[in-house]
Amino acid sequence: MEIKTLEFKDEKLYLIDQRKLPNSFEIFVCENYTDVDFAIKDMVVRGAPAIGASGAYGVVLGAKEYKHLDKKDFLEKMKEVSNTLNKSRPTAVNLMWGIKRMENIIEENKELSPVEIYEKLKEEGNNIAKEDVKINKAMGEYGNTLVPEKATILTHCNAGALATVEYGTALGVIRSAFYSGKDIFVYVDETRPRLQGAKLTSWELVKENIPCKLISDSVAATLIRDGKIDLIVVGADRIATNGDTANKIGTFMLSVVAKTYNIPFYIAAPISTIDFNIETGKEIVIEERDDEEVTHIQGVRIAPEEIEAYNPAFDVTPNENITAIITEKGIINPPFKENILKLRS
Ligand SMILES: CSC[C@H]1O[C@H](OP(=O)(O)O)[C@H](O)[C@@H]1O
Repeated sequence: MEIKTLEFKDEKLYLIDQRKLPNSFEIFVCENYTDVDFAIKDMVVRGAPAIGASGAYGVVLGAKEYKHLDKKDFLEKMKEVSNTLNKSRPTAVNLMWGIKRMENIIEENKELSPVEIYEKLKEEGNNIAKEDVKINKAMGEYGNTLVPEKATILTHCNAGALATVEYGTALGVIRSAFYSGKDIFVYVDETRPRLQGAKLTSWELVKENIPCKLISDSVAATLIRDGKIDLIVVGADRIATNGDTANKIGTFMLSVVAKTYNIPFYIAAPISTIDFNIETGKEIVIEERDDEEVTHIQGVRIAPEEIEAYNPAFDVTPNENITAIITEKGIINPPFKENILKLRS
């Protein structure tokens, strides 16, 4: 069962509207790059690789809109398009990585006409999407080597097919273990406040009959303490060259408990999530989102009007809490800095 999170066809970008899952399956259609900017900001589409591919297709839609201009005006407008999309969400480096790949295409083909550049950009957007699926399946296979024949796995947020073009990163490891015949069981953190675990990971796993249970975030520590969890695997939004990793808020806390009880704690992420320009997690910008995400659930107020909320969307797990980083090129073990820098192409 394939979940195609996004698809570019008929000169439009089609996105599963993840704000509506699991109660309704709806498609959000992006006709222009500002639609993509909105879709990323409002988390119609979310998850580092998925917003990387969507941002790239946003550049394609910008080129569609401006390809009638003369070259000079076209190139100027395309800079505006990249700048707008780059600012849609600050933490997941895949967004900037996807847009940079499109900027490189424009630079490499700047002698061509705007219409010809548009065609090249469409090709590159499709390359990014196709590559992502292959990357996730390769990552899943490497990650599966770390999963015992019988294992109870805990995961946080959604690092599944819905966070990528298809198949997922952390859930890609879980899928690979399940489809290879291993006897696995998954505990799914609901993941306050946006509830990606409850709404999205649960939806993915039950659709494929992967044995699982949903827990509130605060249950995880007791399960870990009581020896009920064999390993933890989560996604990532930005990895520093020393291995410090930004991921959904609550990940850091999980890593502390995992370390305390000596449970393997894995990050599953493509190489495109590594930011080779930063040395430590201290340099990662953490997105802060609206108070309403904390004070409301499904639009219903759950806290008094007088109270404000603090709503960081991510936190940073220090590399010393991470057992290994699973990538499409293999498993990165400590010393992370030495082994990550070897991957810089
Ligand atoms: C495979 S990357 C998934 C990563 O992205 C999620 O954040 P968000 O839902 O806010 O885009 C979360 O950090 C996941 O681990």
